[in-house]
Amino acid sequence: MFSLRSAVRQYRGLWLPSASVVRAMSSSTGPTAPFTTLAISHPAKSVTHVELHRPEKLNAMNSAFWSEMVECFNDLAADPDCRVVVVSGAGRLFTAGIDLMDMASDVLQPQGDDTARISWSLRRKIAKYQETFSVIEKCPKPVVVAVHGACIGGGVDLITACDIRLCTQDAWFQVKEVDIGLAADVGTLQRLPKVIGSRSLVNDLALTARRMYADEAKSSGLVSRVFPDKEAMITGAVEMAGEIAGRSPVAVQGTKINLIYSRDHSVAEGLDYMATWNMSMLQTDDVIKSAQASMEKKGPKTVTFSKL
Ligand SMILES: CC/C=C\C=C\CC(=O)SCCNC(=O)CCNC(=O)[C@H](O)C(C)(C)COP(=O)(O)OP(=O)(O)OC[C@H]1O[C@@H](n2cnc3c(N)ncnc32)[C@H](O)[C@@H]1OP(=O)(O)O
Repeated sequence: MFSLRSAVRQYRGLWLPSASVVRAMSSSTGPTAPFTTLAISHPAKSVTHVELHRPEKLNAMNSAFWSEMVECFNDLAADPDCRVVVVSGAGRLFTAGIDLMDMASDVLQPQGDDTARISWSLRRKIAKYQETFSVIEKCPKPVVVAVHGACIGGGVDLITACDIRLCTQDAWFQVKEVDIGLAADVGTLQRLPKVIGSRSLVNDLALTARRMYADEAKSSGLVSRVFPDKEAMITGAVEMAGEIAGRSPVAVQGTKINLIYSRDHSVAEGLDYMATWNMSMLQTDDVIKSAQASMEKKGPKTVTFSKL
């Protein structure tokens, strides 16, 4: 059983797993080198599956994870063979959030000669952790996240940076940060209000740290589909990703980028950005090819689009 008291004792400097211990925890069918916390696979054409892979620690987010996500998503952003990403968790639940053993010393024992220097150092660290999930949003490829079991703390920060959220009937979500004495600082408080329409519900979840179960997650709009079990969900996620990956990457990536831009700007600013975007993107061959297929009553998936 996880004990917060023992975690606090350990992360006050008594125990920190070395890189070799972290590596030893990875099975051969586990993480994909050079990663130690992520398993990468390609379940369908142009679809990349990124699996959080520390099942023995319930995919708790250790220091390696925070860097590896950045490396992984920056690679995927630039990879023309990847058009859509599916994210899920290995083992019995999606993630237990920040690794309280591995990470807390970084935050609770900050280095620096005085308050100003400690504060600057902490600020840099928080900005670094924020980037771990902002890379998902900055990646122009749509990211579908599939949650089973539990999605706690940092898990909610992660999923709110994704484009499409799916879950299983047994899933629950918890903005857990107030329970461990901090205001969530890597995305939940900024993105969750943009995902869920009800400000009252966001406040309720973030201030009470209560669990929200799948049915409420669906009715509130946090997830768009609920599946009976993990297998059905992963199949559904990969099918959905395949549908998106079969369409023009110019259209798909332009849609993601403009939806995010519009979320953060006025309608007038969004329209202006869109006009500037499409003054070049409308010149793509993909429009001609897709329109022709449509006229011939063929689906967009019958068209071959050049790599982007
Ligand atoms: C700059 C800051 C950036 C981000 C901040 C994010 C904030 C957060 O993420 S807040 C949320 C932190 N997470 C938690 O508080 C959850 C803690 N875990 C639990 O409450 C329970 O483990 C559980 C998820 C409810 C599951 O319980 P159970 O089914 O009984 O499993 P356990 O035996 O407790 O756990 C199995 C195994 O995993 C280890 N573990 C679980 N959670 C964490 C964790 N968050 N950090 C580190 N390790 C964790 C647990 O110790 C067990 O390991 P053993 O080696 O088997 O003992």
